[in-house]
Amino acid sequence: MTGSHAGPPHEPAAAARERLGPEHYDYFAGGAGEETALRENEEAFGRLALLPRVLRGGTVRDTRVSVLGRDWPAPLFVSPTAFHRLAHPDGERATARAAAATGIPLVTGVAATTAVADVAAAAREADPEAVVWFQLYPQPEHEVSAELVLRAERAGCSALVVTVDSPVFGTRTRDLRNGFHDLPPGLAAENMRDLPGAAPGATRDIAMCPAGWDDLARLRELTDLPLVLKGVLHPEDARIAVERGVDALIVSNHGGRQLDAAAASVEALPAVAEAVAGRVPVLMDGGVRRGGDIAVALALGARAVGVGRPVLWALATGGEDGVREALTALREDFDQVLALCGGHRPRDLTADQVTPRGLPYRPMRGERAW
Ligand SMILES: Cc1cc2nc3c(=O)[nH]c(=O)nc-3n(C[C@H](O)[C@H](O)[C@H](O)COP(=O)(O)O)c2cc1C
Ligand SMILES: O=C(O)C(=O)c1ccccc1
Repeated sequence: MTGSHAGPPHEPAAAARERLGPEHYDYFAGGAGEETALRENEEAFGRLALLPRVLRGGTVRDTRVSVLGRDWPAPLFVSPTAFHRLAHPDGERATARAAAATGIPLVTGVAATTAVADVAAAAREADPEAVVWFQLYPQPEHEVSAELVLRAERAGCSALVVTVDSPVFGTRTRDLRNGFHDLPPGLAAENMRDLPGAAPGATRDIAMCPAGWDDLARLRELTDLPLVLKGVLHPEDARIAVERGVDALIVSNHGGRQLDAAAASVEALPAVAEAVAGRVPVLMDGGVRRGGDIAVALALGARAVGVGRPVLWALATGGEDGVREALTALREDFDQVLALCGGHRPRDLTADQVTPRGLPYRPMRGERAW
Protein backbone atom coordinates (compact mmCIF):
# COMPACT_ATOMS: atom_id res chain seq x y z
CA MET A 1 0.00 0.00 0.00
CA THR A 2 1.14 3.52 -0.71
CA GLY A 3 0.19 7.00 0.37
CA SER A 4 -1.11 8.25 3.65
CA HIS A 5 -3.73 5.60 4.37
CA ALA A 6 -3.36 4.17 7.84
CA GLY A 7 -4.12 0.48 7.85
CA PRO A 8 -6.13 -1.39 5.26
CA PRO A 9 -8.68 1.09 3.96
CA HIS A 10 -11.75 0.30 1.94
CA GLU A 11 -9.88 0.12 -1.34
CA PRO A 12 -12.69 -1.85 -2.95
CA ALA A 13 -14.95 1.19 -3.20
CA ALA A 14 -12.15 3.32 -4.63
CA ALA A 15 -11.27 0.66 -7.20
CA ALA A 16 -14.90 0.31 -8.22
CA ARG A 17 -15.18 4.04 -8.57
CA GLU A 18 -12.49 3.93 -11.24
CA ARG A 19 -14.45 1.36 -13.18
CA LEU A 20 -17.98 2.66 -12.95
CA GLY A 21 -19.53 5.74 -14.46
CA PRO A 22 -19.88 8.36 -11.72
CA GLU A 23 -23.66 8.20 -11.66
CA HIS A 24 -23.63 4.43 -11.32
CA TYR A 25 -20.96 4.50 -8.66
CA ASP A 26 -22.99 7.09 -6.78
CA TYR A 27 -26.14 4.99 -7.11
CA PHE A 28 -24.42 2.05 -5.42
CA ALA A 29 -22.42 4.06 -2.91
CA GLY A 30 -24.99 6.61 -1.90
CA GLY A 31 -27.49 6.89 0.87
CA ALA A 32 -30.48 8.95 1.83
CA GLY A 33 -30.37 12.61 2.76
CA GLU A 34 -27.10 13.70 4.31
CA GLU A 35 -25.93 10.08 4.38
CA THR A 36 -25.80 10.00 8.16
CA ALA A 37 -27.21 6.50 8.46
CA LEU A 38 -24.90 5.35 5.69
CA ARG A 39 -21.82 6.63 7.50
CA GLU A 40 -23.02 5.50 10.90
CA ASN A 41 -23.35 1.87 9.83
CA GLU A 42 -19.59 1.64 9.44
CA GLU A 43 -18.67 4.13 12.14
CA ALA A 44 -20.78 2.37 14.76
CA PHE A 45 -18.65 -0.73 14.25
CA GLY A 46 -15.60 1.50 14.67
CA ARG A 47 -16.91 2.59 18.08
CA LEU A 48 -17.00 -0.97 19.35
CA ALA A 49 -14.02 -3.06 20.37
CA LEU A 50 -13.57 -6.74 21.09
CA LEU A 51 -12.06 -8.19 24.25
CA PRO A 52 -10.60 -11.53 23.28
CA ARG A 53 -10.65 -14.43 25.71
CA VAL A 54 -7.37 -16.27 26.17
CA LEU A 55 -6.10 -19.78 26.88
CA ARG A 56 -9.18 -21.43 25.57
CA GLY A 57 -7.22 -24.06 23.67
CA GLY A 58 -8.45 -25.84 20.63
CA THR A 59 -6.93 -25.80 17.18
CA VAL A 60 -10.02 -26.72 15.21
CA ARG A 61 -12.70 -24.18 14.48
CA ASP A 62 -16.11 -24.66 12.98
CA THR A 63 -17.59 -21.45 11.56
CA ARG A 64 -20.85 -23.04 10.45
CA VAL A 65 -24.18 -21.68 11.59
CA SER A 66 -27.63 -23.15 11.13
CA VAL A 67 -30.27 -20.88 9.59
CA LEU A 68 -33.79 -22.04 8.74
CA GLY A 69 -32.79 -25.66 8.69
CA ARG A 70 -29.66 -25.28 6.58
CA ASP A 71 -26.02 -25.25 7.62
CA TRP A 72 -24.21 -22.21 6.28
CA PRO A 73 -20.40 -22.50 6.09
CA ALA A 74 -19.96 -19.12 7.76
CA PRO A 75 -22.24 -16.58 9.43
CA LEU A 76 -22.33 -14.59 6.19
CA PHE A 77 -24.77 -13.98 3.34
CA VAL A 78 -25.13 -11.68 0.36
CA SER A 79 -27.78 -9.02 0.98
CA PRO A 80 -30.12 -8.11 -1.86
CA THR A 81 -28.90 -5.19 -3.95
CA ALA A 82 -30.42 -3.90 -7.14
CA PHE A 83 -29.07 -3.80 -10.68
CA HIS A 84 -25.92 -5.93 -10.69
CA ARG A 85 -25.60 -5.56 -14.46
CA LEU A 86 -24.85 -1.88 -13.85
CA ALA A 87 -21.78 -3.07 -11.97
CA HIS A 88 -20.65 -5.76 -14.42
CA PRO A 89 -22.01 -7.20 -17.69
CA ASP A 90 -22.32 -10.65 -16.09
CA GLY A 91 -24.44 -9.09 -13.35
CA GLU A 92 -26.37 -11.30 -10.95
CA ARG A 93 -25.25 -14.49 -12.67
CA ALA A 94 -21.67 -13.74 -11.70
CA THR A 95 -22.67 -12.88 -8.15
CA ALA A 96 -24.73 -16.05 -7.90
CA ARG A 97 -21.98 -18.33 -9.20
CA ALA A 98 -19.44 -16.72 -6.88
CA ALA A 99 -21.66 -16.95 -3.81
CA ALA A 100 -22.56 -20.55 -4.56
CA ALA A 101 -18.92 -21.48 -5.19
CA THR A 102 -18.07 -20.27 -1.69
CA GLY A 103 -21.18 -21.79 -0.13
CA ILE A 104 -22.41 -18.35 0.90
CA PRO A 105 -26.17 -17.87 0.60
CA LEU A 106 -27.43 -15.24 -1.80
CA VAL A 107 -30.50 -13.08 -1.42
CA THR A 108 -31.52 -12.03 -4.90
CA GLY A 109 -34.20 -9.43 -5.18
CA VAL A 110 -37.09 -8.19 -7.20
CA ALA A 111 -34.84 -5.32 -8.36
CA ALA A 112 -32.30 -7.63 -9.99
CA THR A 113 -31.39 -7.08 -13.63
CA THR A 114 -31.59 -10.85 -14.12
CA ALA A 115 -34.73 -12.90 -13.60
CA VAL A 116 -34.80 -14.96 -10.41
CA ALA A 117 -34.97 -18.23 -12.39
CA ASP A 118 -31.72 -17.34 -14.17
CA VAL A 119 -30.03 -16.21 -10.96
CA ALA A 120 -30.94 -19.45 -9.21
CA ALA A 121 -29.86 -21.52 -12.22
CA ALA A 122 -26.46 -19.78 -12.23
CA ALA A 123 -26.06 -20.50 -8.51
CA ARG A 124 -26.89 -24.16 -9.04
CA GLU A 125 -24.31 -24.43 -11.84
CA ALA A 126 -21.70 -23.73 -9.20
CA ASP A 127 -23.37 -25.75 -6.45
CA PRO A 128 -26.57 -27.74 -6.90
CA GLU A 129 -27.27 -27.23 -3.19
CA ALA A 130 -26.78 -23.44 -3.30
CA VAL A 131 -29.02 -21.43 -0.98
CA VAL A 132 -30.86 -18.65 -2.81
CA TRP A 133 -33.52 -16.51 -1.14
CA PHE A 134 -35.82 -14.05 -2.87
CA GLN A 135 -36.44 -10.49 -1.63
CA LEU A 136 -39.71 -8.78 -2.35
CA TYR A 137 -41.13 -5.32 -1.94
CA PRO A 138 -44.82 -5.97 -1.48
CA GLN A 139 -46.45 -4.50 -4.57
CA PRO A 140 -49.65 -2.44 -4.45
CA GLU A 141 -51.58 -5.14 -6.32
CA HIS A 142 -51.64 -8.39 -4.41
CA GLU A 143 -51.70 -10.43 -7.62
CA VAL A 144 -48.40 -8.88 -8.69
CA SER A 145 -46.78 -9.86 -5.40
CA ALA A 146 -48.34 -13.30 -5.75
CA GLU A 147 -46.88 -13.81 -9.22
CA LEU A 148 -43.43 -12.72 -8.02
CA VAL A 149 -43.59 -15.15 -5.11
CA LEU A 150 -44.63 -17.92 -7.49
CA ARG A 151 -41.65 -17.19 -9.73
CA ALA A 152 -39.32 -17.32 -6.74
CA GLU A 153 -40.80 -20.64 -5.65
CA ARG A 154 -40.48 -22.10 -9.14
CA ALA A 155 -36.88 -20.93 -9.28
CA GLY A 156 -36.19 -22.96 -6.15
CA CYS A 157 -35.68 -20.13 -3.70
CA SER A 158 -35.85 -21.38 -0.13
CA ALA A 159 -37.07 -18.27 1.71
CA LEU A 160 -39.04 -15.14 1.01
CA VAL A 161 -37.47 -11.95 2.33
CA VAL A 162 -39.96 -9.12 2.67
CA THR A 163 -38.37 -5.70 2.91
CA VAL A 164 -40.38 -3.54 5.27
CA ASP A 165 -38.21 -0.46 5.67
CA SER A 166 -39.43 1.15 2.46
CA PRO A 167 -43.03 2.39 2.63
CA VAL A 168 -41.74 5.14 0.30
CA PHE A 169 -38.47 5.60 -1.57
CA GLY A 170 -35.73 7.30 0.40
CA THR A 171 -34.35 10.55 -0.97
CA ARG A 172 -31.13 9.61 -2.70
CA THR A 173 -29.19 12.84 -2.72
CA ARG A 174 -26.55 11.73 -5.19
CA ASP A 175 -29.08 10.34 -7.66
CA LEU A 176 -30.99 13.62 -7.61
CA ARG A 177 -27.81 15.57 -8.16
CA ASN A 178 -26.75 13.28 -11.02
CA GLY A 179 -30.20 13.03 -12.53
CA PHE A 180 -29.96 9.23 -12.32
CA HIS A 181 -33.38 7.67 -12.37
CA ASP A 182 -33.43 5.10 -15.18
CA LEU A 183 -31.51 2.02 -16.12
CA PRO A 184 -29.62 2.41 -19.39
CA PRO A 185 -31.13 0.84 -22.51
CA GLY A 186 -30.82 -2.92 -22.53
CA LEU A 187 -31.06 -3.30 -18.77
CA ALA A 188 -34.30 -3.84 -16.88
CA ALA A 189 -35.67 -5.24 -13.67
CA GLU A 190 -36.30 -8.59 -15.35
CA ASN A 191 -38.47 -9.96 -12.57
CA MET A 192 -40.97 -7.22 -13.37
CA ARG A 193 -41.56 -8.44 -16.93
CA ASP A 194 -44.87 -9.92 -18.04
CA LEU A 195 -46.66 -9.27 -14.80
CA PRO A 196 -50.39 -8.74 -14.37
CA GLY A 197 -51.38 -5.26 -15.51
CA ALA A 198 -48.49 -4.72 -17.91
CA ALA A 199 -48.33 -5.11 -21.68
CA PRO A 200 -46.80 -8.42 -22.80
CA GLY A 201 -43.02 -8.19 -22.75
CA ALA A 202 -43.05 -4.90 -20.85
CA THR A 203 -41.65 -4.40 -17.35
CA ARG A 204 -43.59 -2.71 -14.57
CA ASP A 205 -41.98 -0.23 -12.24
CA ILE A 206 -41.11 -1.55 -8.82
CA ALA A 207 -43.35 0.21 -6.36
CA MET A 208 -42.47 0.92 -2.80
CA CYS A 209 -45.71 1.12 -0.94
CA PRO A 210 -46.80 1.17 2.67
CA ALA A 211 -47.87 -2.27 3.84
CA GLY A 212 -49.35 -3.44 7.12
CA TRP A 213 -49.18 -6.57 9.24
CA ASP A 214 -52.27 -7.82 7.40
CA ASP A 215 -50.42 -7.62 4.08
CA LEU A 216 -47.72 -9.73 5.64
CA ALA A 217 -50.35 -12.24 6.70
CA ARG A 218 -51.57 -12.40 3.09
CA LEU A 219 -48.03 -13.10 1.88
CA ARG A 220 -47.78 -15.75 4.53
CA GLU A 221 -50.88 -17.43 3.13
CA LEU A 222 -49.45 -17.36 -0.39
CA THR A 223 -46.47 -19.54 0.26
CA ASP A 224 -45.01 -22.22 2.45
CA LEU A 225 -41.59 -20.64 2.16
CA PRO A 226 -40.10 -19.34 5.39
CA LEU A 227 -40.78 -15.62 5.73
CA VAL A 228 -37.92 -13.30 6.62
CA LEU A 229 -38.60 -9.67 7.56
CA LYS A 230 -35.87 -7.28 6.40
CA GLY A 231 -35.48 -3.79 7.76
CA VAL A 232 -36.49 -4.08 11.39
CA LEU A 233 -34.80 -1.74 13.88
CA HIS A 234 -37.34 -1.37 16.71
CA PRO A 235 -37.46 -4.16 19.29
CA GLU A 236 -41.23 -3.91 19.54
CA ASP A 237 -41.57 -4.63 15.80
CA ALA A 238 -39.31 -7.61 16.29
CA ARG A 239 -41.57 -8.86 19.08
CA ILE A 240 -44.71 -8.42 16.95
CA ALA A 241 -43.04 -10.11 13.97
CA VAL A 242 -42.14 -13.15 16.03
CA GLU A 243 -45.64 -13.32 17.50
CA ARG A 244 -47.02 -13.19 13.96
CA GLY A 245 -44.98 -16.18 12.93
CA VAL A 246 -42.14 -14.61 10.98
CA ASP A 247 -39.32 -17.14 10.60
CA ALA A 248 -36.32 -14.80 10.78
CA LEU A 249 -35.47 -11.10 10.98
CA ILE A 250 -32.85 -8.95 9.31
CA VAL A 251 -31.92 -5.93 11.39
CA SER A 252 -31.14 -3.34 8.74
CA ASN A 253 -31.45 0.32 7.87
CA HIS A 254 -31.20 -0.55 4.17
CA GLY A 255 -27.57 0.49 3.98
CA GLY A 256 -28.53 4.03 4.99
CA ARG A 257 -30.59 4.48 1.83
CA GLN A 258 -34.03 5.02 3.35
CA LEU A 259 -34.34 6.92 6.65
CA ASP A 260 -31.30 9.13 7.01
CA ALA A 261 -31.94 9.60 10.72
CA ALA A 262 -32.16 5.85 11.30
CA ALA A 263 -30.00 4.17 13.91
CA ALA A 264 -27.01 2.22 12.72
CA SER A 265 -27.89 -1.43 12.26
CA VAL A 266 -25.35 -2.68 14.80
CA GLU A 267 -26.64 -0.21 17.38
CA ALA A 268 -30.20 -1.43 16.93
CA LEU A 269 -29.18 -5.07 17.02
CA PRO A 270 -28.82 -5.81 20.77
CA ALA A 271 -32.32 -4.68 21.71
CA VAL A 272 -33.84 -6.60 18.81
CA ALA A 273 -31.92 -9.71 19.80
CA GLU A 274 -33.11 -9.27 23.35
CA ALA A 275 -36.75 -8.89 22.25
CA VAL A 276 -36.54 -11.95 20.02
CA ALA A 277 -34.90 -13.95 22.82
CA GLY A 278 -33.77 -16.78 20.57
CA ARG A 279 -37.21 -17.60 19.17
CA VAL A 280 -36.10 -16.99 15.56
CA PRO A 281 -32.71 -16.26 13.99
CA VAL A 282 -31.73 -12.60 13.98
CA LEU A 283 -29.65 -11.57 10.99
CA MET A 284 -28.26 -8.10 10.34
CA ASP A 285 -26.67 -6.06 7.58
CA GLY A 286 -25.18 -2.60 7.16
CA GLY A 287 -21.55 -1.57 7.42
CA VAL A 288 -20.03 -5.04 7.68
CA ARG A 289 -16.61 -4.76 6.07
CA ARG A 290 -14.27 -7.09 7.94
CA GLY A 291 -14.11 -10.16 10.13
CA GLY A 292 -14.13 -8.08 13.31
CA ASP A 293 -17.47 -6.54 12.31
CA ILE A 294 -18.94 -10.01 11.85
CA ALA A 295 -17.64 -11.04 15.27
CA VAL A 296 -19.11 -7.95 16.96
CA ALA A 297 -22.49 -8.50 15.32
CA LEU A 298 -22.53 -12.15 16.37
CA ALA A 299 -21.52 -11.25 19.91
CA LEU A 300 -24.44 -8.80 20.01
CA GLY A 301 -26.93 -11.44 18.99
CA ALA A 302 -26.82 -11.88 15.21
CA ARG A 303 -26.65 -15.39 13.85
CA ALA A 304 -25.27 -14.19 10.52
CA VAL A 305 -24.56 -10.92 8.73
CA GLY A 306 -25.18 -9.70 5.20
CA VAL A 307 -22.97 -7.64 2.94
CA GLY A 308 -24.30 -5.33 0.25
CA ARG A 309 -21.81 -2.85 -1.17
CA PRO A 310 -18.69 -4.99 -0.67
CA VAL A 311 -20.19 -7.45 -3.14
CA LEU A 312 -21.03 -4.69 -5.62
CA TRP A 313 -17.48 -3.32 -5.48
CA ALA A 314 -16.01 -6.76 -5.97
CA LEU A 315 -18.37 -7.42 -8.87
CA ALA A 316 -17.53 -4.12 -10.52
CA THR A 317 -13.78 -4.68 -10.34
CA GLY A 318 -13.45 -8.43 -10.71
CA GLY A 319 -16.73 -9.96 -11.85
CA GLU A 320 -17.38 -13.49 -10.64
CA ASP A 321 -13.76 -14.02 -9.55
CA GLY A 322 -13.80 -10.74 -7.68
CA VAL A 323 -16.91 -11.63 -5.72
CA ARG A 324 -15.58 -15.07 -4.91
CA GLU A 325 -12.33 -13.58 -3.66
CA ALA A 326 -14.07 -10.90 -1.59
CA LEU A 327 -16.42 -13.38 0.07
CA THR A 328 -13.59 -15.82 0.71
CA ALA A 329 -11.43 -13.07 2.20
CA LEU A 330 -14.23 -11.95 4.51
CA ARG A 331 -14.89 -15.49 5.59
CA GLU A 332 -11.22 -16.15 6.28
CA ASP A 333 -10.90 -12.88 8.15
CA PHE A 334 -13.80 -13.89 10.38
CA ASP A 335 -12.26 -17.29 11.01
CA GLN A 336 -9.04 -15.62 12.13
CA VAL A 337 -10.88 -13.13 14.34
CA LEU A 338 -12.79 -15.98 15.92
CA ALA A 339 -9.51 -17.72 16.69
CA LEU A 340 -7.95 -14.56 18.09
CA CYS A 341 -11.00 -14.11 20.33
CA GLY A 342 -10.49 -17.58 21.74
CA GLY A 343 -13.60 -18.90 20.02
CA HIS A 344 -14.07 -22.24 18.33
CA ARG A 345 -17.58 -21.70 17.06
CA PRO A 346 -19.58 -18.58 16.24
CA ARG A 347 -21.67 -19.06 19.36
CA ASP A 348 -18.60 -18.67 21.53
CA LEU A 349 -18.70 -14.91 20.86
CA THR A 350 -20.66 -13.19 23.61
CA ALA A 351 -21.80 -9.66 24.36
CA ASP A 352 -19.40 -9.29 27.31
CA GLN A 353 -16.59 -9.40 24.74
CA VAL A 354 -17.79 -6.15 23.19
CA THR A 355 -17.07 -2.78 24.76
CA PRO A 356 -17.29 0.84 23.58
CA ARG A 357 -14.00 2.26 22.39
CA GLY A 358 -12.51 5.17 24.30
CA LEU A 359 -14.10 4.20 27.59
CA PRO A 360 -13.21 1.79 30.38
CA TYR A 361 -14.56 -1.73 29.93
CA ARG A 362 -18.31 -1.65 29.90
CA PRO A 363 -19.63 -4.99 28.75
CA MET A 364 -22.53 -4.80 26.36
CA ARG A 365 -25.67 -6.35 27.64
CA GLY A 366 -27.03 -8.94 25.39
CA GLU A 367 -29.47 -11.70 25.85
CA ARG A 368 -28.05 -14.37 23.61
CA ALA A 369 -30.30 -14.67 20.63
CA TRP A 370 -29.03 -18.15 19.84
C1 LIG B 1 -27.24 -0.26 -4.56
C2 LIG B 1 -28.07 -0.91 -3.50
C3 LIG B 1 -29.29 -1.45 -3.84
C4 LIG B 1 -30.09 -2.05 -2.87
N1 LIG B 1 -31.26 -2.62 -3.25
C5 LIG B 1 -31.99 -3.26 -2.32
C6 LIG B 1 -33.16 -3.93 -2.70
O1 LIG B 1 -33.54 -3.98 -3.87
N2 LIG B 1 -33.87 -4.53 -1.72
C7 LIG B 1 -33.50 -4.51 -0.41
O2 LIG B 1 -34.17 -5.07 0.44
N3 LIG B 1 -32.37 -3.89 -0.03
C8 LIG B 1 -31.61 -3.27 -0.96
N4 LIG B 1 -30.46 -2.67 -0.56
C9 LIG B 1 -30.03 -2.75 0.84
C10 LIG B 1 -29.16 -3.98 1.08
O3 LIG B 1 -29.92 -5.16 1.05
C11 LIG B 1 -28.49 -3.94 2.45
O4 LIG B 1 -29.46 -3.73 3.44
C12 LIG B 1 -27.39 -2.92 2.58
O5 LIG B 1 -26.72 -2.71 1.36
C13 LIG B 1 -26.41 -3.36 3.64
O6 LIG B 1 -25.46 -2.41 3.86
P1 LIG B 1 -23.96 -2.43 3.24
O7 LIG B 1 -24.11 -2.01 1.81
O8 LIG B 1 -23.29 -1.43 4.10
O9 LIG B 1 -23.39 -3.81 3.39
C14 LIG B 1 -29.66 -2.06 -1.52
C15 LIG B 1 -28.43 -1.50 -1.18
C16 LIG B 1 -27.63 -0.93 -2.15
C17 LIG B 1 -26.31 -0.37 -1.76
O1 LIG C 1 -31.86 1.25 -4.34
C1 LIG C 1 -32.34 0.61 -3.40
O2 LIG C 1 -31.85 0.67 -2.26
C2 LIG C 1 -33.49 -0.23 -3.57
O3 LIG C 1 -33.83 -0.83 -2.62
C3 LIG C 1 -34.25 -0.35 -4.82
C4 LIG C 1 -35.61 -0.57 -4.78
C5 LIG C 1 -36.35 -0.66 -5.94
C6 LIG C 1 -35.74 -0.56 -7.16
C7 LIG C 1 -34.39 -0.36 -7.21
C8 LIG C 1 -33.65 -0.27 -6.06
